[in-house]
Amino acid sequence: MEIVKRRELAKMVFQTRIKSEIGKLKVVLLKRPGKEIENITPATMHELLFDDIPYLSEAQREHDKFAEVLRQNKVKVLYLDDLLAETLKNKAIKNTFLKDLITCSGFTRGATYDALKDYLGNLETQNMVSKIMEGVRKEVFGKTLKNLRSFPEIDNTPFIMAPMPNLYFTRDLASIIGKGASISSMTFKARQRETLFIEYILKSHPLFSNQTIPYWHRRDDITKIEGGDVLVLNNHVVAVGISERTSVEAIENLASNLFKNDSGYDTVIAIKIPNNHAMMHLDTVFTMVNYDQFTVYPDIMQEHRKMDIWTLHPSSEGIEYKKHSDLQQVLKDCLGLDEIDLIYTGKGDPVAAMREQWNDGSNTLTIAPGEVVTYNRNYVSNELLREHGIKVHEIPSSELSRGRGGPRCMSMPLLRADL
Ligand SMILES: NC(=O)NCCC[C@H](N)C(=O)O
Repeated sequence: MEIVKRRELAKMVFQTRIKSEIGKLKVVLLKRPGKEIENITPATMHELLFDDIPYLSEAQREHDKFAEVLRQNKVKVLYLDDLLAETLKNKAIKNTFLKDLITCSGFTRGATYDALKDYLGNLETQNMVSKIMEGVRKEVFGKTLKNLRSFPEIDNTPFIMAPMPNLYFTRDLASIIGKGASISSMTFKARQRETLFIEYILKSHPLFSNQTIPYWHRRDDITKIEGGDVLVLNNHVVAVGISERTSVEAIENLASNLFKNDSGYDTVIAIKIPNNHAMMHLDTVFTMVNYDQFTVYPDIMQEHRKMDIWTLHPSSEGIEYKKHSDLQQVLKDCLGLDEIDLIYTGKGDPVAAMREQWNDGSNTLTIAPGEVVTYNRNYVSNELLREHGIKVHEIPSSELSRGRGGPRCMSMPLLRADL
């Protein structure tokens, strides 16, 4: 794993800046799968939002290949756990962080709170970060911790603090929009603590030094929004999924924050998608791969390729809403283009489409206009992307895909070249 050297970091201080989904990717945030993956059990996998248990060493090999492909394409790869550990080197910040984390884990005070604070606070910082991510077992406290939860009749799970196996899907923690950020308010308990990490990094890591404008902050708004639902199409248009994880109220609140904060964003396209685990975010069924080209999973469309879509614009009364049903037409109008090329997952074969969407065949990470990273297992959709002129870098995917996310989900772009 690459450790970013301090001196190198100092030279790199930049303002986060994402003005499209496709501009040349310069800096990205990843999380290499760690021991947290091995702390998924058959009993907990569904509440932890997994459908299977990945084989860790193979998942790491695949993830390292992903990072290598990015580096070969001149992308600076940063790691979430390294940045968090660097942020927490400051003792006061570490102390506040631990209070927040333990509270978010459900312990507001008392013996368990004290024991966790003491145990984690006494670990070396990088080790503490790993322990927090992988979960803390009850056994580390032996018989010293007296609380009701220690009785097996109340709770027979081995963990006092649950693991966070979804961390390798860094996309969902926040979305950089223009020069600002939307720090997600996650729907499921399994993922709610993850956003604390990015909150602390953006606020206090020397690389970012609190420069990122908060268009959304997990502490200020309880409506639900996740990064996988947010697509920054250009310097004034954002698409957001109405999904299992992002509510219409959150979309309205985000739109009004963008419109009133001089963000440059004047259009939000709200796209309704089905509510199920394989399609939990907009980017599992729709991604932008070039100025005028998008991947789409055909089953999100109704008869005659109709969909439920709304555009939101600022108006003197607040927000103006318009209802639409034709995705292609909405994209043409909002992006000012004459043609839009929709590239359908599975190349017209309904079985290949379902199979490949399940393994994130629609979920591409665009690293430059017309150039994407995808999972190798989705060979039908990859072939179609190539037929449409897209340059495709394939990465191995037998274990990573078991978490139900692909290359876009596994990456949080922090800096892209403007178009
Ligand atoms: N953007 C994404 O679609 N991320 C994939 C998240 C998968 C994870 N197991 C979850 O259910 O949250």
